[in-house]
Amino acid sequence: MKSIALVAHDGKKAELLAWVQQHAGFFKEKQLYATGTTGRLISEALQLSVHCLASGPLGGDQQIGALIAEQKIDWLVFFWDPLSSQPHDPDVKALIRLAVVWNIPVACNTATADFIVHSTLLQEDYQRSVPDFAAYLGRATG
Ligand SMILES: O=C(CO)COP(=O)(O)O
Repeated sequence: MKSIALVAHDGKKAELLAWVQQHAGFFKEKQLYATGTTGRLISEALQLSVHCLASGPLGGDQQIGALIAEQKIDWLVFFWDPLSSQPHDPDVKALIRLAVVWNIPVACNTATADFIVHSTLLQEDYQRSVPDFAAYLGRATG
């Protein structure tokens, strides 16, 4: 889970910022992409390096979709706003569609996003510990 795309609609930006801040340590080691305004807010508020694409309504969602199709994104965090309509709704739908087509995890709320962070940390821990365990087994069985 090295490369993560972060996107939030205006009504969800504060929630995304707070959530990224809560997991700041996790995000420091990741390659981050974001739609324009979301990315600018994250990089300014949290001093994280973010590849900022165009703003969502100006094509940013489509750019992230293209990166997914090029298999450059491992995980999409997309806090879309279920309580407001978006002028670029077809782009929003297309982005979510491509994430499903390419079978990457998509988190649309903090509950799911937390789940994926915890699962990723466990997986990374496991991958770090398995070589030691294999070496131990090799020694133990001669
Ligand atoms: O509109 C968006 C996603 O559909 C987000 O775009 P911004 O990050 O530029 O606000």
